[in-house]
Amino acid sequence: MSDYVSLQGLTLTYGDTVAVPALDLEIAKGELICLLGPSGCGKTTTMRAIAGLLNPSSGTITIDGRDVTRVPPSRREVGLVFQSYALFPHLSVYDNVAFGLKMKKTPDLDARVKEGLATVGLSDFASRMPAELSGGQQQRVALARSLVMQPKVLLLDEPLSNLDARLRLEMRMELQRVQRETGVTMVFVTHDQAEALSLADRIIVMRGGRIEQQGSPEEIYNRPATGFVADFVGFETILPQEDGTALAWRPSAVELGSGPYEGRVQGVSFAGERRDYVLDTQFGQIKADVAAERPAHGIGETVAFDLPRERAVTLERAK
Ligand SMILES: Nc1ncnc2c1ncn2[C@@H]1O[C@H](COP(=O)(O)OP(=O)(O)OP(=O)(O)O)[C@@H](O)[C@H]1O
Repeated sequence: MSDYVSLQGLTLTYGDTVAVPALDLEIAKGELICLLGPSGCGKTTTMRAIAGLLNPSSGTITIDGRDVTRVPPSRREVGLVFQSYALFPHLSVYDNVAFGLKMKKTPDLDARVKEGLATVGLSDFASRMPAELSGGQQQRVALARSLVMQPKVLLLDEPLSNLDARLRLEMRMELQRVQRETGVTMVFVTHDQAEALSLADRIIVMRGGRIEQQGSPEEIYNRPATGFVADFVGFETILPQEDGTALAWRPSAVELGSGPYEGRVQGVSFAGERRDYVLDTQFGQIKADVAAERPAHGIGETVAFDLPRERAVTLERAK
């Protein structure tokens, strides 16, 4: 089913400000989609509307065939995990996970809590208090707390952004595993392209409340349609063409040391296997990175370079 969650003509406003104009989005059952985009593009606003925390000024939201547009949050069967874990500090891990089930007077509470803790790898931590857990563990508790409610959709709003880089990587894999095992439909919000590329089945790139492009991580990474998306996934050199299209190169696609053009080295930094250069050129600033074993060029040096046509991606437009 391709329309397990369906947003149709969803318009979301704050007073006179239209944050999201007439958004259409279909999400399949069991799909993990990432809403990706810079600050202010409407990601959180869209999530809040799916959760029922914000009433749309027009449009509809259906979940599993049911129109939930006017259904209150507690009856939408939607789970939410935010970047701040918002655990109850005075309740143990077990009781935090059990909380929602208790409110609903779920009969098989104990089994569900234990299963939820096992899913996130915290079976041995049931009696701990939140303050006795690391950030990553607290975020797992928050995840378990949502999962045990068996939501139809799990919304995750930048859930990893408070974690350090290593934990973030670990939690990404953890989230993928949880999704595989539970089959829960997930909508993940992030402004981090690497996070979206590694996690998503489908990435929705948002810009000014609209969908700029959507596709698999490979499509978004390799075939960005516009300069906006290209810039987001690491194409640093974007040159508009006369026909309105544009060509885009990643720093690794720029040929340094030979070619028809010349640039002055403005900056160079060693990045392990590669060396990153910033060149001042007739096209403006150009970033290039080359294998570190190649001869290094110093600041102020004039270096020949090429922008190979075969290594460029063609964009519909430069911006
Ligand atoms: N409570 C509010 N009142 C008025 N305008 C708001 C409010 N919340 C958000 N906005 C505006 O709505 C637009 C979308 O904001 P939103 O928070 O959805 O963006 P976002 O993509 O989630 O950004 P971030 O990554 O910073 O959270 C922005 O222009 C923002 O200024």
